[in-house]
Amino acid sequence: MPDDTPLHGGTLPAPTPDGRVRLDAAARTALFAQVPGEPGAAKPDPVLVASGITRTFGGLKAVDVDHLEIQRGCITGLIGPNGAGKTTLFNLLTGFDRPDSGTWSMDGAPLGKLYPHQVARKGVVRTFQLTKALSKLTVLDNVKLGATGQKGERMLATLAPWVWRKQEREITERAHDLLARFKLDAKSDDLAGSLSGGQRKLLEMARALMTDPTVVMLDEPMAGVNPALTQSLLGHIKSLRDDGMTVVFVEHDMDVIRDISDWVVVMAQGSVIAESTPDGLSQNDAVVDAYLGAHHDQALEFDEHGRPVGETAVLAEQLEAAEIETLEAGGDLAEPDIGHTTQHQTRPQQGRHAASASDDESRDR
Ligand SMILES: Nc1ncnc2c1ncn2[C@@H]1O[C@H](COP(=O)(O)OP(=O)(O)OP(=O)(O)O)[C@@H](O)[C@H]1O
Repeated sequence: MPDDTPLHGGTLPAPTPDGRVRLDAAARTALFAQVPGEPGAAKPDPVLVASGITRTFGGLKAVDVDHLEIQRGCITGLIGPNGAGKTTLFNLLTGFDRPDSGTWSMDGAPLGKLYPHQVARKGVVRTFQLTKALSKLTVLDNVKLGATGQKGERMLATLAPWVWRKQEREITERAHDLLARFKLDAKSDDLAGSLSGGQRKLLEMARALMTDPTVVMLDEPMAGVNPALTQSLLGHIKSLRDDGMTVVFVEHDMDVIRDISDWVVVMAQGSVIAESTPDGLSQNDAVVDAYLGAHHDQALEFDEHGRPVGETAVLAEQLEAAEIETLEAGGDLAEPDIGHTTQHQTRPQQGRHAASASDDESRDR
């Protein structure tokens, strides 16, 4: 664990053993004041470091990131036009897809070749553009699913039921605490299908926090959220940072980006084309050319209640059907069938339970 890091006008506190650090607004401003606004810029205390990551679909290079560092204890906004590669990069960093090349690590520990649940256990979790709430399960059960992949869970249930029961009790308690944090406790016994779009986003965040993560990656957390709930959702995202977690989030709305980001990474055509403080974005020519000046459509469509409509509704249904099939077959939602599918969360996945590996075991590509 690094000691306190010298920082312009003071020192950057050393992280806790779980990789978290609480920084006030002044510390975050001072911290980024010394970071050059250029792609691949080194950060004073990066928690995630990625290098040479490429992912090609057919002839299309969806991701081609030379170098990226994510500063600990801060909110990094990831922006870019539709198709820039933001979601694919999230998928790669969290083990839901495999790159053609590249390495990335959290606090020096390599994360490549790991399954999503192994990446989560290392401290990096993510949410999805289209929420993955299972509508026919209760809100509480959905949150408890975030703990799937607990070490030795299935073996414990068979061989040592008393140990398993204790773990189950702890999981339930933690799920209740998280539901209270996100003000969903009154709904814990309701079916997840009855929640609004914004509540589903909160549910997904609660589920992601079940593993007590260091880094939380949120893919378009505001998509489909009723404007009335936007401020409260933003407050919840800031509260993750206030607890010392590192947040990376994809967002299209520049007002949201300016409101909560400490640092912004801009992608276009698979690459990081700029990095900047939120205030510096409009002065960055590359950003203006590639993003702010470019016309782009929202990829997903929602009604005024935050429910997916049109093509988005069809995709959401297919995604849920595939997940129910996975669960019914005894599979783990955190284990994608890498190698058989190219995981992209807006495309329904089939038979992801087919993948298997022993706990904490890396696998070959
Ligand atoms: N599984 C896949 N199979 C084929 N092409 C894919 C797949 N996943 C992503 N792509 C393509 O890779 C490119 C990057 O897509 P990606 O979804 O990562 O972009 P994005 O920046 O997240 O876009 P958006 O803002 O619309 O969500 C796009 O051209 C997309 O069509």
